[in-house]
Amino acid sequence: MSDRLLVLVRHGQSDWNLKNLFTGWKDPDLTEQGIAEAKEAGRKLKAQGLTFDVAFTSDLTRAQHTLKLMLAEIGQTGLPTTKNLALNERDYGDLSGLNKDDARKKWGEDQVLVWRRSYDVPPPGGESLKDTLARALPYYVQEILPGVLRGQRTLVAAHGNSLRALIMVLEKLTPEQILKRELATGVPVIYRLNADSTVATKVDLAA
Ligand SMILES: O=C(O)[C@H](O)COP(=O)(O)O
Repeated sequence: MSDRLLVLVRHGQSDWNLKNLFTGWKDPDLTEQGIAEAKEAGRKLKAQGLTFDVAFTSDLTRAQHTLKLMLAEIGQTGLPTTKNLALNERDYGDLSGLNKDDARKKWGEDQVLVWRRSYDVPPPGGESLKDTLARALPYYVQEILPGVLRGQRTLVAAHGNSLRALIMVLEKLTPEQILKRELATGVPVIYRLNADSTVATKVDLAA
């Protein structure tokens, strides 16, 4: 039986995560802590005995750097890797570069939570999770999933909200459920899929 392995990892802490700034399509690199988180993610995958046939990442440095560091830990630096902006973070529009606490003071906790975690309310000038899903899901279905179903062990390094969008579909979450779903930096989530592309098993390597 083929191993329909799909591992999703949010990038390690970025410079703007540390500064508590909305990032979106801006392109800060990892902090020292983010580098350590990415290496730790690679070590955890290695400890699980996992190796990969292909990798996917976004068009943004923090995800690419995370992938590179994980692959070095696993001993697979030459792994075929595809980069595509379909996996980029949600575009935070006019919020990009603003401090998240300042935004809460200006617009209120509830409004900022709706912009950050709701399914279909976009931040000003940016993408809702629904918009992010509308570009990430076709990419997943056309470029990532067929390989997974053929038994290509697949590693994806991307972003909090592009991965939340995919997780919403994989785990069949409702808009109410996705509101509460957080994704920690540098924590691999290991899925094994059934032949019909539904999730057979999920293991979250947190802690
Ligand atoms: O783009 C960002 O600011 C972060 O990567 C994700 O931010 P969030 O947790 O506020 O959605």
